[in-house]
Amino acid sequence: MNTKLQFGIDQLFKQQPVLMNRYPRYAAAVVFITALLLCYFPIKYALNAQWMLAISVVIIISVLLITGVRLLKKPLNVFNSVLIGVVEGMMLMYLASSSPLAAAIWLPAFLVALFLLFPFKVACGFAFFYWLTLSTSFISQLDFEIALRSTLSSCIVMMLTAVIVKIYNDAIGTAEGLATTDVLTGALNRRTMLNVLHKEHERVARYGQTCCLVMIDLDNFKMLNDTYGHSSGDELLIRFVKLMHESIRKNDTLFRLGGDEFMLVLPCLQIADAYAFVSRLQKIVPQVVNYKTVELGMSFGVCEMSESDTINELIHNADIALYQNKLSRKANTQL
Ligand SMILES: Nc1nc2c(ncn2[C@@H]2O[C@H](COP(=O)(O)OP(=O)(O)OP(=O)(O)O)[C@@H](O)[C@H]2O)c(=O)[nH]1
Repeated sequence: MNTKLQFGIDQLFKQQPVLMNRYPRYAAAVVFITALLLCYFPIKYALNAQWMLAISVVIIISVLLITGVRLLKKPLNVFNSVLIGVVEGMMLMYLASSSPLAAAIWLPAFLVALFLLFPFKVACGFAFFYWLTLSTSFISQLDFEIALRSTLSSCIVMMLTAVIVKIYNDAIGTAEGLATTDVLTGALNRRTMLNVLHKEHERVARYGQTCCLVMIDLDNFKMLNDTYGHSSGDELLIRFVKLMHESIRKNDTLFRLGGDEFMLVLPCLQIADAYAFVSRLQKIVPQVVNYKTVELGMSFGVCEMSESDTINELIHNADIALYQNKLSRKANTQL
């Protein structure tokens, strides 16, 4: 698949918490109960020799059972979610052409399921498409009043679900932002760094790739705070983070460890390249991040991730390298 398209899909699915993937056990329970409720229909259709209808409901039940089992094992990936949505939707459309009343009864539940299964924008698109198509089919086949009532009630269900899911997504997004990000600078926090480092460590161990850690400490920050006040210090921290974000690559990550200490994680970079990159940054920082007479300096320590080191050892190695860099800069009276 086109990598840009793949990236876009990944981002779309990453951005929004999908209810099913957050509470897979509850979702699985709902899916199993729905499958159980539907079991009545194939028997009824088979007894009336409506074989195609019976088969289509059996397919719906099978898809639901597979979904339930998958949910109990692990969250659904993009492909499975789309597959389930499309198969269920097509079956419901078939049902609408042969037994519109049954389809009208199940439409609200299907619309709700779409919001459980997909990220918000995708769910809105899918839900609106199915609602419009099926409603048109009901109006042409059912008694006008029944069709209108069914169409309107499905519409209300769809809109209410959209509102509830939007509120839920926003609340989760805010909570996640607070839990993972430093409020002042917008850089990711130490907790998130530990998660990222564990993942990087696994990647390095499995694929033999490289990853460098750069610990950064701003110079004489206390003096700046004492001379010009805490708010000036805050402003410089924000400008420093902005500069860093402008300078690093897309897959590099900056974390604020606390106070004036930061960590850069640079995947797929050799230590010599990481060193050269941060040395360049070190020269740029005082030119860009300054306040009145104070030009902010930064000291840094680089270390390369290795399979044998634990995460704590890696952080410790970066800390030692930083300490040495700070000492040598102080000795050279740059500070
Ligand atoms: N403005 C501001 N200051 C902070 C914040 N967090 C910590 N600090 C201050 O940052 C300073 C960091 O102190 P140090 O790292 O010990 O001091 P330093 O002057 O940078 O010393 P060297 O690293 O040896 O150059 C302390 O004075 C903290 O109070 C913050 O969010 N905003």
